[in-house]
Amino acid sequence: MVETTSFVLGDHQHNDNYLASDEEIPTIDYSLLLSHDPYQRSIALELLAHACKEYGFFYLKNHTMPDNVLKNVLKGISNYFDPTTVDERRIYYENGPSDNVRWALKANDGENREYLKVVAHPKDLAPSNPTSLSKIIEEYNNEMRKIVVGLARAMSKNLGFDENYIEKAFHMKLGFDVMAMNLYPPISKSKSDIGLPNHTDPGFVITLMQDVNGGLQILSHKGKWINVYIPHHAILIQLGDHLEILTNGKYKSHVHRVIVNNNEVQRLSIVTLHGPSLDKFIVPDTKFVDDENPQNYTGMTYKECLEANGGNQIDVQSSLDLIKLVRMRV
Ligand SMILES: O=C(O)CCC(=O)C(=O)O
Ligand SMILES: [Fe+2]
Repeated sequence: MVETTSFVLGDHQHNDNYLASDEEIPTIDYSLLLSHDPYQRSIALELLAHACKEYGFFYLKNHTMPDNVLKNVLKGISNYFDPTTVDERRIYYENGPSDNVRWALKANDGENREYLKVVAHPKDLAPSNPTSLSKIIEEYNNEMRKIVVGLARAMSKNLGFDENYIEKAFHMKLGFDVMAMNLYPPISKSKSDIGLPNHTDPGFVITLMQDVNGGLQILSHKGKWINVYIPHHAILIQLGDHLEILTNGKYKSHVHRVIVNNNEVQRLSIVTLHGPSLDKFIVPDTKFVDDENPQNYTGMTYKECLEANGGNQIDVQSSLDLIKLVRMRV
């Protein structure tokens, strides 16, 4: 079983097919989005609108994630991925569909990472195992959710709605959050250059924090691969497929991947897909549909979207291609 072997000494050929440019990625100051000074706030909102429309991803600084919460989660996960206890983790490999935990160790040509995925919200779906992690994951996600709600309010205003618009459209109180904790090996222990192949992610936004930078690349609007170097303490925000659907493509999600060919040390990332509630039907808002902008996507519940590729909820694969309406040009 390829997926459950250990990372072994890499023997692949290095190649430069995965070069990306160091183009600047916008940085948004979270504290200014919430500023009581209307002038500061309006400038921050404008920068956010630009980042959402022209990029679809940005760094978020001066946010409210407490240092100790981030430290605890990085330390807890790093301990969890102890290579000497790998066998204890196999119980989460291809679990039953209702066990909201997934673990795998991928060491092959197309993917090199160890990961643990858990449902982090709503609480009644979140697993109590692994016990060593459930508390710190809960704490981290509670803090991250506050930040995500702040972003939802700012984006709602930018889209011309009242500030609760996105929270309601996605029924965020019961939002389905999946947390993926990824450990990428250094290139010396990787089977190929690829940590994680090209994909987009479902949901409203995807938040990412990490221990060190290394190998995440995003395909820009203009079709150029860009290296991601998250400033210390910042959060990478990527817009998800369901914000793209809701806005009928005004705000887009982006293909991204992880390339490990320059990584001398291992890297840990904590990625959370903040989704709508499972039963929420997501379809382009009529506000974004007119003669010039015909409806680009069909509607589906979030649950149907997550399961559309034959997986189940925790496999969280994008189904954007399946629900795009293909139009004949006349
Ligand atoms: O680890 C990273 O840098 C990206 C991971 C990712 O894209 C994902 O888990 O969906
Ligand atoms: Fe991703």
